[in-house]
Amino acid sequence: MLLGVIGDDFTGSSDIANTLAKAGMAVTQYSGVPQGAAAPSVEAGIVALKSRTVPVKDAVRASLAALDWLLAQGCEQIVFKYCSTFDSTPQGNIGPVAAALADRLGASIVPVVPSFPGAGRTVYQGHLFVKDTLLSESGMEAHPLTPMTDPDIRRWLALQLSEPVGHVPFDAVHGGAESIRARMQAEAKAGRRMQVVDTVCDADLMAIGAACAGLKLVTGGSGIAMGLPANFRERGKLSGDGAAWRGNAGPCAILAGSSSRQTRAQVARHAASHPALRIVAGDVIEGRTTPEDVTDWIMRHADELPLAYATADPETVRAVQEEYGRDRAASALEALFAEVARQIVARGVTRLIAAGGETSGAVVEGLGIDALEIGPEIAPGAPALRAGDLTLALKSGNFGEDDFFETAAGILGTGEGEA
Ligand SMILES: Nc1ncnc2c1ncn2[C@@H]1O[C@H](COP(=O)(O)OP(=O)(O)OP(=O)(O)O)[C@@H](O)[C@H]1O
Ligand SMILES: O=C(O)[C@@H](O)C(=O)CO
Repeated sequence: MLLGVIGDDFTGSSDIANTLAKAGMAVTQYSGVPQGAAAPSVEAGIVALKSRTVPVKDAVRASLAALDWLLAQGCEQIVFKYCSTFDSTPQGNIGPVAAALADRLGASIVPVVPSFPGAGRTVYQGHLFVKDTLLSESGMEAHPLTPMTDPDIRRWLALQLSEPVGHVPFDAVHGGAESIRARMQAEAKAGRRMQVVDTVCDADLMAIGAACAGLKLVTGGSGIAMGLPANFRERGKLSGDGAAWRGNAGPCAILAGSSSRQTRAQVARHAASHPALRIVAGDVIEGRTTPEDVTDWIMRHADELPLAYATADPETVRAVQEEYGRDRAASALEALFAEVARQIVARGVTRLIAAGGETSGAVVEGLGIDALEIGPEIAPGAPALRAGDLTLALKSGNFGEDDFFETAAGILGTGEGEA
């Protein structure tokens, strides 16, 4: 294994797996830290954690355990993958995890590159934009778990750290790999190893990737992975073998636990022409809606692409959180989706689509999936996946076009992405 990735959630991990697979690496995504050794053919291994919103010390502990495993597999470079909208709170977890990894690796330069221009996320003058709006006006300011109320990533990251945060500004990035490298070294010399890097387009990511050759630790969204495989290819280290991937016939179901803006649009679109079951959070918490209820409903509609969703508007989510507490609401919904996933797969569902990072993490854990093969891309950041006899799509809350669910169901069935 050449490149090791530590992903802070499941959909984010399949996002970067997709980028690395597209760039020609042999990629496997693991659910948590594997017990044994990786297959020798794996060039990029992704350890998908569920560490984005757990307490800081748990996130650090899990990330260091992932690091130890990846280093034991021979990884030369580590990527810490977090969300392209930098999902975190003022306490963490991005800063403390990055600092712990950097300490363990002895990294003196730690690029911080959340940008993912393909999904509309760019960073300019240290500020993160989602398309043409600042992060803090993009809808992310109302995120149920990690409301992003400040678009200045330098300032947000500094709240999470007890060390200064540096910046590699756009003029340095525009100058290409050498100029980026020079600025990174200057920042490090000034005592700033954590360095937010401006990035407005994919060409910037390729230059940043080249500048990161040989660095022990790189952090960011999946965009940072675009330029990294070339460093290994140049040294003749990649096999170039693409993995074969096939789709599944059989019933397909959709579980949406995300209330992000794009998932809301996808749920509305899908529900207009397919069976859709609205799951009310309070009913789940108080035991009025059980996994068996949802499973029975899905299986009754198994041939019609049924959707079961907890997706709600921000006011509804806020009211539920005020009444029951944020964590109680989240864990009740996640436990429900995990159990429903287990039951519907046991009853014959062969294609499963999950919307939301936490939700997908719960689903994968509920199904006891250890490793995922990466298939064709469904949408930027969302590949088709296979685990044993099941094909899956795990979608980040804000990813995918409005018709994502139908598109995903098609690709999970045929095994072929769009040309
Ligand atoms: N109707 C609701 N009431 C209360 N909480 C909700 C409701 N719908 C979703 N949530 C909570 O919001 C959180 C959404 O997390 P999840 O990661 O699945 O989606 P997301 O944040 O939109 O996706 P991503 O992390 O990929 O951006 C979950 O913890 C879920 O339990
Ligand atoms: O980086 C992204 O935007 C996604 O992979 C993700 O992690 C969203 O939760």
